[in-house]
Order: sequence, then structure tokens, then C-alpha cells
Amino acid sequence: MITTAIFPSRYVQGSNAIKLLGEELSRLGRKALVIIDPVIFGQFQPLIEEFTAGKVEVYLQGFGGECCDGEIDKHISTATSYQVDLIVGVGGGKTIDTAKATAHQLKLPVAIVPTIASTDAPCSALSVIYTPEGLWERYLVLPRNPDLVLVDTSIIAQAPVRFLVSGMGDALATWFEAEDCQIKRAKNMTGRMGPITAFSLAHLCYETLLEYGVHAKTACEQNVVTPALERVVEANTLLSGLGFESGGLAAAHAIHNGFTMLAETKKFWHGEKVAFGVLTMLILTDRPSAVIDRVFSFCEAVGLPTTLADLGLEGVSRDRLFLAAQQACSAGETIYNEPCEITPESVLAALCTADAEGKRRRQL
Ligand SMILES: NC(=O)c1ccc[n+]([C@@H]2O[C@H](COP(=O)([O-])OP(=O)(O)OC[C@H]3O[C@@H](n4cnc5c(N)ncnc54)[C@H](O)[C@@H]3O)[C@@H](O)[C@H]2O)c1
Ligand SMILES: [Zn+2]
Repeated sequence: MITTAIFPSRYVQGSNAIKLLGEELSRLGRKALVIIDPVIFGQFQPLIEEFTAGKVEVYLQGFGGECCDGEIDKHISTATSYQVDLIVGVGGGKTIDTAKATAHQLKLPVAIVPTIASTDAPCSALSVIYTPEGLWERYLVLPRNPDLVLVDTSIIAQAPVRFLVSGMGDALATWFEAEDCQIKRAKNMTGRMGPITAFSLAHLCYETLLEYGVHAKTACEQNVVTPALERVVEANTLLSGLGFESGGLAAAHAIHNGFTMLAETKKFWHGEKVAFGVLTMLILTDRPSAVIDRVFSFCEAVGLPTTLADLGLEGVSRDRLFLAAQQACSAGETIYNEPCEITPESVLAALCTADAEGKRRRQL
């Protein structure tokens, strides 16, 4: 059997790692287009200018808010007119995915500087493309992973804690989705089966969250970096990225994609929707109740959604929920990597049951 795993070329993490930006970027190019999330543009412009000075020439451009084709075209056009030889993405998952897609179109190297540990987008060879209105559109699978991922944990610790928790929700899916792909011998994001390395990393991701998740959240609430925070940032960013890409995706992410059909969930972050996708998946795939209890307890302890109301879907009708279930079961979705029968009806049943279980536990 041929297995395949893919990795970013270089991963740098630590408190004040941003000071290494110029040195690290100068390995990749001389002139960079730096795409920055608009919310943090003012905060990061001076940092980027200071820590690249004398090493790399930089042009800064704001990200427009959605990773869609029009937005990618905007950055391609700027990069072309400035004749840059490197693309840098600074921000959350959407800015990062836009930077990766832009670099891919231009066949340039890409460096990623996540400013929140909210998803496992930084390390992957994938951009998730949406419509300008924010509906999930397609996965753009890229031929290579980022050339550099540089994570400054002090920056992550300064950001609102909800992003770190959301990243834990995304990372929580990694082991369960990879495990099901391993059982089913399903394809990972490369279209081949993952090696044991990927499944081990995915499992380490899960163990790290369970062991250090609560303490990492506490540190982030104090805006400080501790060893637990360092571990969870690495789990959210590197372990989860390697684990999902080379292990494979399954139901939790398909259910997330289904939720994007329901406008009420738009104000919730990717990892928050994925976390409820995990709870649903555990019921859908008939996991032992001890596992279900452990994952519910973890979500409750760190503050991830455990009911539909937590995702803005209080009182949602079964008919509307069925729309999300149908979307989760679209042709080609990763939900078919599950080693069990999948229908929109079975997904709806699992969604309703996960919600009821979340409510039941609150009444104990
Ligand atoms: N490509 C992949 O492998 C992959 C994996 C997982 C998720 N994704 C994608 O990532 C996206 C979700 O990413 P996200 O949840 O990071 O959303 P996002 O990029 O929209 O960022 C969330 C919010 O955080 C703000 N922000 C960023 N840095 C900040 C900081 N330091 N302080 C305060 N606010 C800050 C942004 O302005 C934004 O409002 C989705 O599009 C999802 O599909 C991609
Ligand atoms: Zn995800």
C-alpha cells in the first residue's frame, strides 16, 4: 500500500518569535506582499516593518474579510504589480487561506504568521474557498504546504481567549476523523491513505488537549504564555494540521460545512461549529459512552458549544436542521470517510441527540 504524508517546510513557535520574521523570510525571498487581517492591521504594521527592516522589502495589504475568488484575485493583482517574490499571510484562518491561494496562483513561496490559534489552517496545503457571502464553496487542494509557519505565542496569548478555545474545537476533530479514516482505509487530503505517523500525531493532538486545554485557556485569559499554552498552541496549529491533512477528514468537518447553510451560525467561529460536529459524529458513529462523556466534559470545561442553542440555533426546526444534514451529506463530502452508513436522516438524528445530551448534562 502506498501512504503519503505532507508537512510544512519549517515551523517556528515561541514567545517573541515575531522578532525572527525578517531572518526567516529572508530564506524565502527579498520582496514580500504581506496580507494582513484588517482588524489587526494597525497593530501589526509597525511590528512587521520593524522586524523585517534591512532583511526583506515589504508591501502591506489588508485582507477583505472573506477567502473568496475575488479577494484572491485582488492580492494576485497587487503582487504582480509590485513584482514580489514571496507572499506572507498574517491573521486568522481566512487571511491565511487567502495568502496560500494567492501564492499558489503565482507559484511563489508562502509564509504564514497566525495571530490567533483558532484553526489548523496555518500548516496545510489547502485553502477553503467561500462565496463572497460566506457560504462554503470548495476545498482548493494546493500542491505544496507553506514554506514557513511562524507562531508567536505572546501574540496568541494577547488575542481574545475565544479564538484559542475555537482552535481546540478544530483540533478536537483531528483524532476522531483520522481514526475513522484509518478504520475505513479512507483517503487523506492527498488522495492516498495516511501513514501511522499521521495517526500518532492526531492522537497526540487529542491527548494534549485533554491534558493541557483547561490550563492553556486559563493562561490565555491572563494574556500570558505558560508551557501548557505553548503545548495547546502547537496542538491546535501543528499537530492538528498534520493530523487532519495526512490522517484525513470525516464527519465533523462535513457537519461544520452543513452548518454554514444556516445563517444563524455565521457569527460562530469555524472551530466552534466543528466542535459540535465532533459531538454529533461521536453519536453518529456509535462511539462508547465513556468516550462521548469525556468529549462532552472537555467541551464543557473549556467552553465549547454542546447544544444547538450555543451555535445560535435555539428552537431551530427539524426541517431547517435537515438542510444542514443534507449539505453535510453532499456528494464528495468527507462524511463518506466514516466506516458506517451515512444518510441525511442519520445525521439529523445524531444532531438532535447531541443537542439533547448537551441539555441533559446541564440539568444534572
Ligand atoms: N486551510 C485549512 O486547512 C483550514 C483548516 C481549518 C479552517 N480553515 C478555514 O479557516 C477559516 C476560519 O478561521 P478563523 O476562525 O481563524 O477565522 P478568521 O480568519 O475570520 O479570524 C477570526 C477573527 O479573528 C480576528 N483576529 C485575527 N487575529 C486577531 C488578533 N490577534 N486579535 C484579535 N482578533 C484577531 C479576525 O479579524 C477575525 O474577525 C474558515 O474559512 C475555515 O474554513 C482552513
Ligand atoms: Zn477545521
